[in-house]
Amino acid sequence: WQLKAKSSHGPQEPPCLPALPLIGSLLSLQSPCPPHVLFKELQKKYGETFLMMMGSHRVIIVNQHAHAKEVLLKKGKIFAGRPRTVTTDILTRDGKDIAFGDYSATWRFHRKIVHGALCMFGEGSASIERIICAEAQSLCCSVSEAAAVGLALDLAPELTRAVTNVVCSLCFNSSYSRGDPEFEGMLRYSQGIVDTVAKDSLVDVFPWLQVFPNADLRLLKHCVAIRDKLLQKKYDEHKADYSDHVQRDLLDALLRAKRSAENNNTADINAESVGLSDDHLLMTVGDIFGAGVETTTTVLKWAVAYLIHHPDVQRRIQHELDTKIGADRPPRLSDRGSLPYLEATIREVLRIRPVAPLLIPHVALSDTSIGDFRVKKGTRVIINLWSLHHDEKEWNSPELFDPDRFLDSEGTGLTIPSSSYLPFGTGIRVCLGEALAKMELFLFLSWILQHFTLSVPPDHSLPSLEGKFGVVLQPTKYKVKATPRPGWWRAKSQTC
Ligand code: HEM
Repeated sequence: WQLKAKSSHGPQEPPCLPALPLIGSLLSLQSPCPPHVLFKELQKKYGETFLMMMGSHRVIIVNQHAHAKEVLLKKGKIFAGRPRTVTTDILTRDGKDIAFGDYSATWRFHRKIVHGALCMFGEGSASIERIICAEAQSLCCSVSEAAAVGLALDLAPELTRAVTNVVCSLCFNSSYSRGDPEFEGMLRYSQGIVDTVAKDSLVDVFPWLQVFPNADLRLLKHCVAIRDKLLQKKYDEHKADYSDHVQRDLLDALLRAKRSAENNNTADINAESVGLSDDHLLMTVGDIFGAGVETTTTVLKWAVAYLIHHPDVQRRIQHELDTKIGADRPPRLSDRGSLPYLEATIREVLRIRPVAPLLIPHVALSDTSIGDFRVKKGTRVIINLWSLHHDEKEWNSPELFDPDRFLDSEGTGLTIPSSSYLPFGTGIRVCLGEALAKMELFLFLSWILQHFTLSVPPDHSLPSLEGKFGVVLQPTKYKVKATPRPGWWRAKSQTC
């Protein structure tokens, strides 16, 4: 009967959570669990793809990979929209960035320029390797100072500094030393933004609530104002000594693209049609900071937490490092191919604790469908990566941390054992920094593990693996004991 109904009436509405006027499905979402875990639970009752109402917005939750790929790849262009929300509009001057900007000619042009610039300063050149290694070296020196006096260490601030400096070098050709007031200010405002933006807070669901005093919105506006002042300063400095002949960094590349669009030199596009304003350039750089720092730092923090829980995994990576690299030189990007177990461990960390468990919401730009379900134009679509990465049909014991699942049967080559694995998304909106992030994860972790063994400090408990959900899924604070490894002393003379 169902089949008959489908063929006579076309695609069906997805099953919908109970919804009331005005508040929508809010009552079904009351739960102590974070949203990605709740959505995974709700699929038992409503099916893998279901609909809910957030205020007046229709939101489809996708919990399985075939539908996820249909949204992201097969119908990527149709689902390439982003929702406008109160908090992201404040952050991005009404969507003039890449991550939260809606799909348009301007957006496409921006993504193309930034992608090109990232390739030039990232994958395509040795300079990014030099930048990351310099930060890895500085990180190892700081850790070794603390280790020498037997301190229990919170690695988070040093990891954040290292990753922020990589992004600073990339965007502005500059970096910060520890304690720099500008840098400390940047950390403070970043935290304020992370704490307040895009958390599906009530004002994003019910925009009219903005008329009431709201402490989160006040904090967000304050932090964005500080960020904008800093970005404007860097932008003015770059404009002042810009030359068409030298491209020092991403900001130069953006300026050059803007100028050439204004002079109508670009073959396929002109400034009028793409509207490449100063705001767009500033927000794009803000995006790279926003999307590039918190994510990568968080993965590093998860990796260290899991390595402390699994000393056997740590020993196996160190054995691989000792046999393939030794202690006389630090790891290089060209070693990636010969360290499969480390790469498999990084993949497993990205699977078991995806930092963006719900990706960024997508929006259907026209009436369409997902599988047999009808999707109306304007519907928001949330891909629940958490469900994909913990799907029992796709992964053996998904809750188990097991890097071996990413190695082939000989244990020497890398594989991806299920298509239910999308830590960086895929398609038109795939993460722009995937290649950069992978380089950073590899170099930072290999440097750290070549030099130190990480464990729980005496009188401390193991890090919690549960996580705290905000813009990204973060581990709660924990401390580590870093023991210098034999051989580190030989390498030390070359590093600190
Ligand atoms: C391990 C670190 C990272 C992870 C796991 C990660 C993951 C993701 C994910 C899941 C998305 C959303 C895809 C979607 O909505 O379909 C995304 C978007 C994005 N990421 Fe990353 N990311 C990481 C690091 C970075 C870095 C280092 C940069 C910058 C250089 C970056 C820049 C972006 C941008 C600009 C977007 C928006 C793309 C768009 O909307 O078109 N990310 N990332």
